[in-house]
Amino acid sequence: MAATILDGKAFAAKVRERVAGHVARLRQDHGITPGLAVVLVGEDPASQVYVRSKGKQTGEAGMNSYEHRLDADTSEADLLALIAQLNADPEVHGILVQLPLPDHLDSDLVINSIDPAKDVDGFHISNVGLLGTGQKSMVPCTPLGCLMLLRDHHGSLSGMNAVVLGRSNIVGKPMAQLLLGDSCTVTIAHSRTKDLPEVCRRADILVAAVGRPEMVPGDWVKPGATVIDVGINRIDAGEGKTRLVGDCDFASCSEVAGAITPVPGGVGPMTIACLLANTTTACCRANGLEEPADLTV
Ligand SMILES: NC(=O)C1=CN([C@@H]2O[C@H](COP(=O)(O)OP(=O)(O)OC[C@H]3O[C@@H](n4cnc5c(N)ncnc54)[C@H](OP(=O)(O)O)[C@@H]3O)[C@@H](O)[C@H]2O)C=CC1
Ligand SMILES: Nc1nc(=O)c2c([nH]1)NC[C@@H]1CN(c3ccc(C(=O)N[C@@H](CCC(=O)O)C(=O)O)cc3)C=[N+]21
Repeated sequence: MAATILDGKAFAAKVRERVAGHVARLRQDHGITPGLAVVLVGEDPASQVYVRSKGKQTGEAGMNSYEHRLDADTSEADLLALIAQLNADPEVHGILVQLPLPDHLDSDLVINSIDPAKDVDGFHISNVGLLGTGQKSMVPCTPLGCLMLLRDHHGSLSGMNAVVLGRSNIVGKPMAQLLLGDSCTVTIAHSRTKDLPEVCRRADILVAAVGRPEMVPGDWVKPGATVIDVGINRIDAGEGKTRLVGDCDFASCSEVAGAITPVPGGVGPMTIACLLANTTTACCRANGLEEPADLTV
């Protein structure tokens, strides 16, 4: 039996429509336009794609987009000065510093210099702490997008066994927090996990965020489970071409799973939609306005 495809591209378009509605109202009723500043240091090709689609979709939602491209050898002092300027700018409601940063920059220091109220990635220690203690925060975009897809498909996730493959600060850990918040029984697996296939086979919900092309085969998937593939890996497709694949082997996993997200067209578009949603939420909070209930979880 073939799995249901969880169409992140279509779902993300709906989220962006909701965002655009709120943005139009903010402009009409309050004369405020949400603004998102993206800071890109150096020329990471994967980041370029993300930054490009983000800029386009920000404009389409009626929001202001500010791009700051800095040389790969930019000093930490110059980067911190730019962030201080964006923190102080009332037109900027969201700030995203594209990761990974070049090695000479301390990414923890840089991220923690962002005003937590403008930290639309949800990576600042203050937002991480708020999320971990179940308080209102900025929720990281990729895990937020995954949770939206899961809730839409399942309704309640209560009591389900969830396995998160990967323990990064940007995907694995916040994903596990959100699933725990929805009363899943959560296991976080990583490169030192013993008997990974067996751990994965216990999952009703399997979230793969490892960054290894097609690492998860179908026989690691419990029949009927929901597979959320966060991986974005560009691989050689021969004849000088490349293609995007996830961390799961889609062909075999979709034979066994009950539902699965494709790559591309799954989690990726949801991440960008949630970034716009978080920026709109941040804008409402900054202006003392009620924040939209349909932009978060
Ligand atoms: N769709 C989207 O919007 C986004 C997609 N991504 C994609 O998601 C993937 C993961 O990203 P990110 O979390 O930043 O990656 P990181 O490299 O920061 O983390 C990868 C995690 O996977 C674990 N891991 C690596 N190899 C193995 C293995 N062989 N077996 C078990 N665990 C392993 C690592 O374990 P350990 O900690 O032990 O080293 C680590 O915890 C990438 O493909 C990235 O491109 C990322 C962000 C957004
Ligand atoms: N501070 C920070 N925040 C991030 O959220 C962040 C980051 N840094 N660094 C890089 C990763 C990666 N990431 C992606 C988001 C969307 C797609 C996306 O939309 N992908 C499309 C395909 C795009 C294509 O065709 O290449 C899809 O999956 O359908 C991909 C990757 C966000 N990241």
